[in-house]
Amino acid sequence: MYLHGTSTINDRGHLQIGGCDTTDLVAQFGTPLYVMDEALIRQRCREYMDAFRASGLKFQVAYASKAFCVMAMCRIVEEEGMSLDVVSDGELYTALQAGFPAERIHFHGNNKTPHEIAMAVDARIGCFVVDNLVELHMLNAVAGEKRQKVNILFRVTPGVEAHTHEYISTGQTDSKFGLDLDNGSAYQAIREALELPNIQLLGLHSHIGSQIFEVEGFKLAVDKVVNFAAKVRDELNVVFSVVNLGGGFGIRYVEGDAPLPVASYVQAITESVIGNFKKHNYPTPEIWVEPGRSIVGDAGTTLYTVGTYKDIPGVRKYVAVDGGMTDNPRPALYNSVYEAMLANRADEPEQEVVSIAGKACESGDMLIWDLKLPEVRTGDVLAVSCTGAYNYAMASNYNRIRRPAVVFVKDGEADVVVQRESYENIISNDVVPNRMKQVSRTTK
Ligand SMILES: Cc1ncc(COP(=O)(O)O)c(C=O)c1O
Ligand SMILES: N[C@@H](CCCC[NH3+])C(=O)O
Repeated sequence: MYLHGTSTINDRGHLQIGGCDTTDLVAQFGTPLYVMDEALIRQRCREYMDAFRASGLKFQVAYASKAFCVMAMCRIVEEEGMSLDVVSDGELYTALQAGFPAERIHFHGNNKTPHEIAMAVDARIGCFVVDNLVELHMLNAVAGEKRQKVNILFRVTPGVEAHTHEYISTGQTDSKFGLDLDNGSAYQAIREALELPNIQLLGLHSHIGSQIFEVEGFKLAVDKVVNFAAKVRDELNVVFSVVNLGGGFGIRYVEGDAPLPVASYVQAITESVIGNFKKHNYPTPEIWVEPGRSIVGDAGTTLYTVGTYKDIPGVRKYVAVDGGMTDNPRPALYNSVYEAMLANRADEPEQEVVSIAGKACESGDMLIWDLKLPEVRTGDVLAVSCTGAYNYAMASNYNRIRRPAVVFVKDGEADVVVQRESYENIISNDVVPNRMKQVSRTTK
């Protein structure tokens, strides 16, 4: 397993992250456990901020909180001077409860409800990324009732298909997200926005997909967005002050994944923006981006305890762990691949090939196929790397499995940032109707 960030093998032969021996973390917090390397999260934040500062442009780096949204993470994002992208009332609520400055919050989503819009207008967030005309008019009405003028970007689909999994590529024309640049819908939306008294149109937003390794897609998107901006200026006399190029920068999950350094993505984007706007004699607008995965993805490691195993001679050996698709649905959803190691015997040679099964009642609940490990025994600790993004965030209670705790580790200290769910949490929203026999609830 590739060792990301502060991960090392210590002299006890154990995987250590953020100065904490993972076997001690297991003894203290139990498994499954998400372990987040705080120093690596902060390093990634700084890589983005430093690269943009070096460009000399005005910018905002908005962490896409959908990747991993908890209050402690919002604190880090604020401390690092970044903005925050939310896509639901739940994410907005989390950010506001964490004391995140509302003016640095951007609200996304293709179907913001009237309640979500009202909540965000009341909070006076910095910007709405408007997805469609229905939303535009709803937002104008709500802002009017509340006597406010709200900043918006229009989400446009530039017709660029990023090289990524079909389910996570979003910039193409046939997408549930955004207004098409080519078929006139984005243009029409701008004309309508200009007539609306409570809407301040700042610019355009484009997001072409996720887990992208090259810069060509971004450059193509910039090219299309800038051409469109120039047409809008020439025909409607509107000059945009912001262009948001979304997120999607890839990370290394397994050998063969070849992400560019953060600075290279940023440099490619900023150079392309500067060059393209210059071509049109257009004042360079502020550049915003929204990285999620590349801020937190490789900072996360999930620790599991090995339970049962079985060898099907001539077929494969299944090794089952105490989590699975409920804490990491990505293999089942996207066929995503992961690396792993035995955290308690990290210095031992690999001796067998096994497949890691989750514990959910679902044949598709397989975390890793054909993984080389030392001979695995019940009670071993399996560490799966790169689980910081879209794991806790997409976790479920399928089979009423309790969601794991999350700890941040740094300089030998471990702090719980999300507690392990309790049995009481599991039934906390259940209601037994009066016409049924009432039972007294026990806790724990
Ligand atoms: C609009 C938008 N912005 C940002 C992101 C974050 O993407 P990533 O985590 O790949 O950086 C996404 C998710 O793909 C998104 O849909
Ligand atoms: N949830 C996806 C990517 C997010 C797409 C968001 N637009 C993943 O786990 O890779």
